[in-house]
Amino acid sequence: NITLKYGAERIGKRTDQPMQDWRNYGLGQFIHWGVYAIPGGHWNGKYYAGAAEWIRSWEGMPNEAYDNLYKEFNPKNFNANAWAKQAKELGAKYVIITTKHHDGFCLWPSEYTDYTIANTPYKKDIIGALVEAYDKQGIDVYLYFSIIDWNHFGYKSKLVTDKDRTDYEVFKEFTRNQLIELLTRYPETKGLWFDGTWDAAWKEQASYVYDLDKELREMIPGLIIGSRFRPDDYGNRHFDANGNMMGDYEQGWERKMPNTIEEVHGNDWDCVMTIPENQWGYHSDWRGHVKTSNELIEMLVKAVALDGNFVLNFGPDGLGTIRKEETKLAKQVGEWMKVNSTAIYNCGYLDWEKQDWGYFTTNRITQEKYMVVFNQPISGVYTVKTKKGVSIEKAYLLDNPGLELSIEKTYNNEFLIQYNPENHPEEPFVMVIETNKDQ
Ligand SMILES: C#C[C@@H]1N[C@@H](C)[C@@H](O)[C@H]1O
Repeated sequence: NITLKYGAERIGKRTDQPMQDWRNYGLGQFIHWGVYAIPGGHWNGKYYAGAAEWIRSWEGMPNEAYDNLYKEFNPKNFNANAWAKQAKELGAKYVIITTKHHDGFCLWPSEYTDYTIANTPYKKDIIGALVEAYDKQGIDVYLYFSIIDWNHFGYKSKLVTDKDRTDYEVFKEFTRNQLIELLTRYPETKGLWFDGTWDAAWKEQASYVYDLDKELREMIPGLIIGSRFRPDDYGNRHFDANGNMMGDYEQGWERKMPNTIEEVHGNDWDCVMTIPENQWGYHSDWRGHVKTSNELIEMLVKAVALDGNFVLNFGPDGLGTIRKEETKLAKQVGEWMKVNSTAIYNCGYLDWEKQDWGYFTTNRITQEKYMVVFNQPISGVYTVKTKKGVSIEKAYLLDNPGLELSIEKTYNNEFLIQYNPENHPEEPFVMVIETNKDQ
C-alpha cells in the first residue's frame, strides 16, 4: 500500500441517505446546452464531424467567430417547464445540467466573468430557471461543471513557464469562486458532475482539489461528487495509486458500459450516453448510428442490472427546442417506463448467473426479483439458476400478474419457466419471480 495524502477518501460505498437515493435513481437525464447549439455542428457551410460542443476546437471555426456567438444567443423557444415535464414523462429521477462547458460560457450570470448569459440578448438565468422547473417536477438537480475553460486566460492544459503557473493560480481561484457561487445560488443542488479534468496542469493540483472538494461538501451536506474531479498525489484520476476509487461513484463509463459486475469493482457508477454515436451538444445533422428506444432501454436495464445509473443525454437547439428525434425517444422510453419501472427504480444487481434471455434486477428494499427479457428464446423456455436452497415458487408477467407461468425444477437447482406469447412482443418485457427466501 502506498501512503497517500490525497487518495481515496473512503473504501467502499457511501451509505448515507442522499447516496442511497442516488443509487436508487436508475434513470437520469443529461442536458448539454450552450452557445455551441447555435452553429449546431456547421460553420460557413462546412460540416463538422466532431462532437458539436467541441466545434470551437475545429480549425474550420475561427476562435474569434465562436467567441462572439454569445452576442446572438437568444433562445426564444426556451421553456424550462416544458423540458422538466418531458423529463418527468421520460421517467428520469435526476438531471445533470451543463452550467459551463469547455468553452467557458456560463448559463448562469456569474459575477466572475463577463462571458455569461447575462451579456446575451436573452439575459435571464437559464440555470436558475431549470433548477426551479426540475425541482417542481420532483427531479433532483445535479450540475455539470467543466474545469477546462478555453475562455479564461489562466486556463492551461499544462504548466511550462513561470507565467503559466502564476496565471494558473488566478484560474484556480476563479474556478473555486464559480463553484462556491453555483452552490450558493442553487442550494437545491444534490451534486456536481465534473468534466475536463484530464489536463496535466490539473493533475498536479492534488492538494488544492482535495481542499476544494472538502469545502464544497461542507457547503451542502450530502453533496455527491464523482470520480472525475480529484487527482491523487501522483496525478492518478478516478482510481488512486492503490487502485481505490476517489469520489462517490465512478464516472468512467462515458458512451460505454461494463459487461460484468467484476468491472465495477463494488463501486457505484453512472453511464452517460448519447443518442447518436458522439454528439452531446446540438448537431443539426446526426450521422452514423442513432440508437432506437429498445437499444436505449437495454442499456438502461443493463446499467441497473450491474448496480449503476443510466443517464441519457439531450442536446437542445440554439432556440431552446428539444429536437423531434429526442422528443420521440423520450416518449417511447417513458411509455416503457410507465409499465416497467418497477424493475428499474430502487433496483440493482442480483448475483445469479446471467442468462441469454436478458437481465435480472432486484429491488434493494423489497428483495422482489425481476427478469427483463430482450432475447426471447424460440423454445419459450427461460432458464434461471438460483443460489443453493433458493427455489422459484411463482412467476408471472409484471403487466399481467393473473397469468401464472409454469415452472419446472430440474436436477441441478435450475428452474425452467415456460412462456410462449401468442404474438412476438415488440418491446422488452418483465417477468416477476417469487422465491422461497429473500436471497
Ligand atoms: C470529451 C468529452 C466531454 N464529456 C462528455 C460528458 C461531454 O461533455 C463531452 O464534450
